[in-house]
Amino acid sequence: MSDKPQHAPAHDTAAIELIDLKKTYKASRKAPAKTALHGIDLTIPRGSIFGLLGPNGAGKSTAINILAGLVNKSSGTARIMGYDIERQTRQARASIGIVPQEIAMDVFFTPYDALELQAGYYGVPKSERRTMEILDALGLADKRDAYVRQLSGGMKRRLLIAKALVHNPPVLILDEPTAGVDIELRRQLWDYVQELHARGTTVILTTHYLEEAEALCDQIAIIHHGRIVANESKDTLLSRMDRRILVITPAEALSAVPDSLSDLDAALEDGNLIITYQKGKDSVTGLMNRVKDAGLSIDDLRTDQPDLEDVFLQLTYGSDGVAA
Ligand SMILES: Nc1ncnc2c1ncn2[C@@H]1O[C@H](COP(=O)(O)OP(=O)(O)OP(=O)(O)O)[C@@H](O)[C@H]1O
Repeated sequence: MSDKPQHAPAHDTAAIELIDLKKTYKASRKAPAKTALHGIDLTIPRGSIFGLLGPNGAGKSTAINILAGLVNKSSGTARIMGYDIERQTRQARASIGIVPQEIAMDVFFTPYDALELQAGYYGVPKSERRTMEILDALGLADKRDAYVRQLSGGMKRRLLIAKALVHNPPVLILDEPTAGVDIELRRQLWDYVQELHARGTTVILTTHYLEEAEALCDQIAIIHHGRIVANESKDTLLSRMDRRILVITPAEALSAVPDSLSDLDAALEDGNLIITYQKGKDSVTGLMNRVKDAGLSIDDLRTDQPDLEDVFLQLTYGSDGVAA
């Protein structure tokens, strides 16, 4: 079979293409059959830092494990850099590096040996190996000969990233890269992810930290109950949220929201009047006038922008705050 990708329009520009991808885990004695992916379509452009978000059990790991060749899809198509994971398995596998969530490593190897072994597994010729360069980039050069069991949790996590990079894959998937790591290490990992991206690697990350997706990702897909419920640029996603919050500190202490403002979505919190409004429907000036008309003078005021967390909750939770 040809090494060249089969023809389809997105191939030249897509790092990952999932077309009507379905996965149903078979029933076992303990559990009924479970459809984790209900035929998802997703194109991840080359050169992006892409966030795959979703609540627990949404299907993120299933999608990643299918790409990694750890889980068999039930139907549909998955391509990595244009290579079909089923028909061009070798090329597809060579195009992707996956940093798993779990730190499960052979503790008797040194970081240097672990990388050399991994390079051997991928068939990287000795002359093309970049073992020291990678260890250096991840701040592990001085630990090259330490036993893995002597490394700190953060160092082990960096070693996992290093292992995923030995074959120089154009696509890197990081599954919850900073879960449970301290802030300093998180920043270091973010810097390194950005550096890899700047060098041309397509980076895909799953994360529970919406702040992480907001800081790093240029495009975001949200998966919920095995379906893609959003897939757009971070900016578009954020601008879709038309809910705004106006926080007013009145000059005089209030004991209740004035009756004349009862038609607004207003509440009193720590002496501040919190008004939630719809951008486009209400204006800050209009609301300030309403507040003044209610006989209040305004001491201070600020508006809060929605963040990714608001968008996420809106898309994955019902308006009553219960998981949809
Ligand atoms: N091997 C399996 N056998 C049966 N069901 C499974 C299996 N793996 C996952 N599932 C189910 O498939 C659904 C999707 O799980 P998946 O692990 O893909 O979600 P996730 O989005 O990665 O969640 P998390 O953020 O918790 O890792 C869940 O309902 C899960 O219980």
